[in-house]
Amino acid sequence: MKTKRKIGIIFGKFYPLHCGHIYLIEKAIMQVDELHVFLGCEPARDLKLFEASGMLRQPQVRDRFYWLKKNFQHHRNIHIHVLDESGIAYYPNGWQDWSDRVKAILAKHQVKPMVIFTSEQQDVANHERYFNCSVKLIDVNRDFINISATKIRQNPFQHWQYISQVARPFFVMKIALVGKLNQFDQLAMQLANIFNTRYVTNGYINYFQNDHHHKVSSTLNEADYIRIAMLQAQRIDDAATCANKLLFTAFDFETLYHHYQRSFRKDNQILKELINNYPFDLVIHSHDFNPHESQLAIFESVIERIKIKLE
Ligand SMILES: NC(=O)c1ccc[n+]([C@@H]2O[C@H](COP(=O)([O-])OP(=O)(O)OC[C@H]3O[C@@H](n4cnc5c(N)ncnc54)[C@H](O)[C@@H]3O)[C@@H](O)[C@H]2O)c1
Repeated sequence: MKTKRKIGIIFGKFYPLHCGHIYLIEKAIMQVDELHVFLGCEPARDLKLFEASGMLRQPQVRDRFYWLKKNFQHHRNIHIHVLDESGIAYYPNGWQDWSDRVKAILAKHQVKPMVIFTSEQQDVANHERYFNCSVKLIDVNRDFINISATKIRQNPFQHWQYISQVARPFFVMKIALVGKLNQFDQLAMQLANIFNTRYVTNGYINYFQNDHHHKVSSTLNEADYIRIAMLQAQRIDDAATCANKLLFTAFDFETLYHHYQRSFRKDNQILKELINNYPFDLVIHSHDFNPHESQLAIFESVIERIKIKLE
């Protein structure tokens, strides 16, 4: 057993990871040699929390694990463990079973904790009782970073500044304006400007203009389609890392796939996967509008739709 090193533990759902959690963990690691962070998950409870939330999609355990891993990658002495809480009575009822499950993980890693860090005063007595170690309270009143994951789940956009940088791309609302190429491309750019965020260039147009000057749309082969899609996926990922709540583009994978099917009269698994893996939260088609509608009317109507989504 590793007994000499001072070992601390922290529990949480990190649903999602926010600056208050980060403060707790960064402050804890200053006081120990090694910190073990337990990511508590329970599928039915987590789904229920999602259903009651204002989040557009449900963060999975792998997302929450990744946020913790990535956020603390510069600390070699922080270890993240997934704690499956299935079958245990929900907090605050299952302390015996729950602490046994934690202890099993600690034993597997030959870890003997000396201190538990938390901001939950009401848990101190049970932590001391079930883990037989000291408890350090950090910012019980949450004066320094006044946020909770519950508040963020209710409305991620309202509390954007508290969501961890690494978790933000997950919450970015992706908006595609699809249709008359140049008109909607211009609109996507204008909207990104207004909402102070990122625009992702239309990968289809871009392919001819920048990536492959010699190509014209009629000479695209199957590999070109895959390349366009992959380049677009990469650009979306890059833009999402620094987008401010929203991300605009005039391109969606669904439309590219329809073009592909029309040209080659078959399915394509890669394009299908990209459609599933890059869902847009709002897709606005030019055919949603009356062809005689003015540019200004379309502009105003799109802004209204986005405002509703942001509320
Ligand atoms: N079944 C049981 O008996 C039992 C008992 C205890 C704990 N648990 C589990 O432990 C986990 C605890 O999750 P949670 O909801 O407390 O996690 P959480 O993700 O909301 O918070 C994680 C930690 O960060 C702290 N924190 C949150 N906001 C903060 C802020 N603004 N500033 C500073 N610190 C802040 C919390 O006090 C907590 O210590 C859950 O998975 C729960 O099921 C279960």
